[in-house]
Amino acid sequence: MARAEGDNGGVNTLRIATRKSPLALWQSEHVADLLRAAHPGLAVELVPMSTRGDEVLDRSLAAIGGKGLFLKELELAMLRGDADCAVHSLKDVPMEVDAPFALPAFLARADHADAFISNQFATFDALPPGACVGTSSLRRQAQLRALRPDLEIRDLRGNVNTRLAKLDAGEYDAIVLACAGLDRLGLGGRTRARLDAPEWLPAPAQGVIAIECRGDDAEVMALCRVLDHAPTRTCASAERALNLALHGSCHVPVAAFARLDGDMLRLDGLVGSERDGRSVRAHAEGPAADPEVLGRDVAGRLLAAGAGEFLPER
Ligand SMILES: NCc1[nH]cc(CCC(=O)O)c1CC(=O)O
Repeated sequence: MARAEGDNGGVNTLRIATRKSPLALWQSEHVADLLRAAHPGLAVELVPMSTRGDEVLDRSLAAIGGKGLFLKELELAMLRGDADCAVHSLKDVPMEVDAPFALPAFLARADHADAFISNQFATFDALPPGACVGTSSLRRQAQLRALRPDLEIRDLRGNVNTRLAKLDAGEYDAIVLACAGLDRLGLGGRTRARLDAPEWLPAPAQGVIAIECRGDDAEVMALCRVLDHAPTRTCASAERALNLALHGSCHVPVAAFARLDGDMLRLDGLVGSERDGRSVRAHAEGPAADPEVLGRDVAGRLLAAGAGEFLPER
């Protein structure tokens, strides 16, 4: 925390490191507003910075080192003392954050679903044979291939606005994005169809915003923890445990979605082949008190169903 001595004994300012994309800035502003509301008198500032994941757009994320790239610079800023915490889309956060970092808050989940977006077509079913769909997500590609092996899938990277602009320029017949990102940017009207569970599964923790800070910074941990939403943490923990048990990374198409029903949790998982349209699915229910156990249970069921063949050698 930055402490500036003031008349009343000191003013505290919490500095949030954030990427500069419109979605990242929206999410960080949202967290800043929630923190100000939860802690009257607390000043909250954004520290926008660009990360390697944002700068390298010509190669696939997997090729340049995976999703952790979006976090590294923000973590370094916290280690240098230039920021107190960072805000992320939890689906972009590796399954294990390195010490000394911790994730004190998972915000209440927004829409978990993916969105089908097109200017001419209302659903996947309406696409003519051989139509071109844009997505660089291996998870979306795997589910798309299983659904419609005839479609042509082409890479599509960049931030949400860039991807929509490429669709509008006629480079694709349709694209797939997260509903949550569109909604946050006021672009929910672009969603033609929600692709929902259990038929179509999201990325583990899709739609969840997380705060990261140094686990040894008790003051910041306590300030952030008030934004933690227990039901969201339960669901996201099951989904992330499944992904971790499968050595999930963006090199492997893994999807997972957990839903709470009273004291019980239902978890659906999918692992797809990177090469062809094959995929395996599994689901199970378990006590909501043990989300990680359920995540490992469903991961085991996926392996028993043959998912090991799609995973990289260990
Ligand atoms: N991969 C980028 C990313 N990370 C988080 C979101 C959306 C917001 C969320 O899932 O919380 C997006 C955009 C997208 O997948 O369309």
